[in-house]
Amino acid sequence: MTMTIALPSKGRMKEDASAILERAGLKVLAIGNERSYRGRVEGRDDIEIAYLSASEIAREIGNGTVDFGVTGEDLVREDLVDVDKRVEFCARLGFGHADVVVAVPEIWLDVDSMADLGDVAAEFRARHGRRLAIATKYWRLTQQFFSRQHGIQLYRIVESLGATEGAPAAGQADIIVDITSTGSTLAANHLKILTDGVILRSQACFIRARKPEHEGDAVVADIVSRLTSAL
Ligand SMILES: Nc1ncnc2c1ncn2[C@@H]1O[C@H](COP(=O)(O)OP(=O)(O)OP(=O)(O)O)[C@@H](O)[C@H]1O
Ligand SMILES: O=P(O)(O)OC[C@H]1O[C@H](OP(=O)(O)OP(=O)(O)O)[C@H](O)[C@@H]1O
Repeated sequence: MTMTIALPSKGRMKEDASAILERAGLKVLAIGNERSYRGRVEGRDDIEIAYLSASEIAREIGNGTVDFGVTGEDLVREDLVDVDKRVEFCARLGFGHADVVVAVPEIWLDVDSMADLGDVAAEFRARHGRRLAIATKYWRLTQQFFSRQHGIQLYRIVESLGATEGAPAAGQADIIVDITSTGSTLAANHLKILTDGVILRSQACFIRARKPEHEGDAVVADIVSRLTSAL
């Protein structure tokens, strides 16, 4: 059967994703010009390449329109319900590292842990007349972490699509959930990560859509074994 592998068409994972396929013996070639959104693999008529953005890859794997993909674990876990039923994480690829974290203003001297934050959330309405506001684009991960893992229910999520770290200083939210790699954006915005505030340690992954027709398919087995042995 012909299998489609989705690769990032732009952004920080693009080059490393193609390089890892090449190391696995799957050399990606463009079809047409540089702006084309399809590619092929040298010597393999049974594999197609689809170029999509990192977050589209998570979604397309979720609905099964592509068979394999390279994208960040954070995007997959944020975008998909029942992720482990729908997606197999075949390999962690060793690039694209970023932590999804809970960060609060540095001046909150008494708040270092999620338990401390739970106390703040509980008192917040009485003190300020409204719920604790969290700026994030990671709705699902935030709700799972706060409500299910830490039993914190009194908060409100403020959707942030960019410059999330600036939201507390701008008065749009009290705290944030966002990704960090070097930590410099958090520091520049006078935010600190809670001691147990790492929600997910993310990196680029090679993932597969769990589909019944993949069972016993030789191309699927070949792709998975090449990728896992290339690392
Ligand atoms: N410093 C960082 N900032 C943002 N994302 C990072 C960082 N380091 C690694 N990543 C990871 O990169 C992935 C997002 O990649 P990128 O920002 O290149 O995508 P994109 O092209 O903007 O995609 P989309 O437009 O779909 O969001 C995420 O999985 C994220 O965890
Ligand atoms: O911990 P650091 O190394 O400072 O990195 C974290 C920052 O990098 C990313 O933003 P970026 O400027 O790359 O833009 P993006 O959100 O559009 O990807 C991310 O959204 C954080 O704001």
